[in-house]
Amino acid sequence: MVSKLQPKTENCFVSLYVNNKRCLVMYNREYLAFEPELTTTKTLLANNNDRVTIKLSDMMAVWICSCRIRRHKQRSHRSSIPLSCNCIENELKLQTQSSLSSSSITTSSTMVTKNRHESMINPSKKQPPFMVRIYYTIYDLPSRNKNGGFRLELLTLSTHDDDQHRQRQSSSSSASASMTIQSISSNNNNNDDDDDDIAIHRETQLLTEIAYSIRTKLESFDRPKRLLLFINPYGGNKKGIQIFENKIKPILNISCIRSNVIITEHANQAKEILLAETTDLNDYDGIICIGGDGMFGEVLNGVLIRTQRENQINYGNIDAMLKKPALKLGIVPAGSTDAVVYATCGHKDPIHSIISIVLGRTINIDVGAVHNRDEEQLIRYTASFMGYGFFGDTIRESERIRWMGTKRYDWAGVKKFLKHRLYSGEIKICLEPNDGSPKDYNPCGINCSTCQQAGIKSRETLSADDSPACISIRGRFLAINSAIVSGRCHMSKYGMSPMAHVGNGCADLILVSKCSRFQYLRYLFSVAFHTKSPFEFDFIDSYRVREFEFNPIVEPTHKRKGYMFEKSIDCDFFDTFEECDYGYESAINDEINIDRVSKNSYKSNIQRQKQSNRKKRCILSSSVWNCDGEIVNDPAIHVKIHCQLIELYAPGFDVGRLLANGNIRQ
Ligand SMILES: Nc1ncnc2c1ncn2[C@@H]1O[C@H](COP(=O)(O)OP(=O)(O)OP(=O)(O)O)[C@@H](O)[C@H]1O
Repeated sequence: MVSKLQPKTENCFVSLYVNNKRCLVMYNREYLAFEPELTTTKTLLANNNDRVTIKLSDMMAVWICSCRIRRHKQRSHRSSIPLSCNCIENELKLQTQSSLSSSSITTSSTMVTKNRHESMINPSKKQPPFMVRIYYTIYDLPSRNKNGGFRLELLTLSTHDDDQHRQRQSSSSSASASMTIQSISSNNNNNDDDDDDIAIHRETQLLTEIAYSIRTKLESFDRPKRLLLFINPYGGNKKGIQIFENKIKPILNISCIRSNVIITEHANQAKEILLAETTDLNDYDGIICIGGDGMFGEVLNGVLIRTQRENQINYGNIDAMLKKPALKLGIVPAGSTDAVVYATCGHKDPIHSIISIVLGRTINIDVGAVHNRDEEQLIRYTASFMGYGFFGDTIRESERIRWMGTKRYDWAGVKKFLKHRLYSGEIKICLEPNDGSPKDYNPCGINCSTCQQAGIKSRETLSADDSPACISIRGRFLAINSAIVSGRCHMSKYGMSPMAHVGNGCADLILVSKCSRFQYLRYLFSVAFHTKSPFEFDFIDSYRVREFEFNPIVEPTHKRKGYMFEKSIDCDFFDTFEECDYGYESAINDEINIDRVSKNSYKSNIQRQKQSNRKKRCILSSSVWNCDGEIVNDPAIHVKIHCQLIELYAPGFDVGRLLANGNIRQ
């Protein structure tokens, strides 16, 4: 019987004892090896004589294995032989929930015990075959006692089909298993070295009891039990469904997480479903999207708006205190840019993301509320990047050529780079000295102290010292970029603002003013390859802001509503507003002087210039905002950052790994 079972606290290493001997641990070797604590584990695994210990909190699930062991005379012999085992059997039920979507699948898993040589599970003939095969790799060590003690070191379990398994085996033996079980057998009570060994337990009941105990402990952790999943089948390389079937579903099943899967049929469907009153979200612990930043934006907006409505909060008002949703969100990357995943996980790997979800690892991230400047209306919520000018024009162009796939961004970017268009505008920002600057060397990573302090502060009342200073900047800009997260992605080594924090309650605002094409190219290179710090150029200004407002400067006779300049000078943004043109003298020299001029003289001034200079007329038009890869047509906006408004399933950015890739320039 189980004499001592000690999965102590969440932070302790797993030490399970049967008759005072450790007997069984299980974890995801391939992917958890990315975690810093387990880097050494990977090394240990290479050495047959070493033991592997892992944190209980790193365990995804417990499976039961009972084994017949074949002894090998040869020392340190390795073989791959199938053994009888107990395994998880999955039940898949097809449920059509017309209220949600026509393609809604519910999966559930139950643990059963069966003795088989190899277990293949094909839950339903109607479903595409989902197989779980179990493979064992045995490291047979020399027996150390007369009674023929033996030790079973490693059992590898693969959730892939035969071909995939063989491919993985041949490509890299260390990466052959997606799951690893260590089971130590052989007992030699007379041998002092054998402290960690145990007697082999063939009795299923005993192992069931052990597994049950571990599972009970794991269930007490704050991990999701039921998830709502949205898949965008058209995001990125259109591999959303494939990623779900091949990588996500098996891990959800292993971890006994029930999921409701909705494959979207059109843009905005996820948001509509989340906002529909008929959709009951109470059953879920979290909402996961399989897609890119745009798809995550849909889910984010749906969940946030729903939460505010349920709590009768007037979210149209920019100053409203927003309520944090109870539901946690998660992203499995299947888009083109996936900037939020890069910033919160460190890389773009669907399996790594789903493991964070399964283990219930979360971080709190900031959200920007984008409001219409004139009408006090919410336009949308954003969690990563906003860009006006160059990036606004690029996204507008790229949407027209979506058929080009992910290459569309490169093509549109080159086109807009050659145009090299300047846009006039006035930006009003709030600066708080304690927030620091985007230029400060302070990378945001796992357990980031800056974000932790900001989280505590945002819950407390702000003191008088915290009241921000507000300034106004007018000029002509090639681009105005706002980064809530660093913006790191496959196109940019460290992102637009490498030191941006995911939860400091601020956005990094980067203003690119007038410069030559060559200079701008150098700047874009520095963002993409980090050849030098992107903030070193004299035409770049950067600010860390909690709030900002932008008004384009366009001709007052412009037909479209809300873009007339006289509205923007009648500003009510902050009472304590200081006007400031610093750093922009050269840029505003040929700018129309609009300060405190009468409406008529301003009009005639503009018209004079319009007739005399065609180029200037171009300057006086406006761009659009690129908001998380989506177009916001209204250029006059007000953005407020809400500190840590969302709890996201993610492990946090491993700064150590980032620094190992090369220095981030200050
Ligand atoms: N079934 C669908 N058909 C067409 N569009 C969809 C569908 N489902 C979602 N969308 C929309 O597709 C847009 C882009 O999706 P997504 O963000 O997943 O991919 P992406 O744009 O390639 O990646 P990224 O945003 O990371 O660059 C989203 O704005 C979303 O609203």
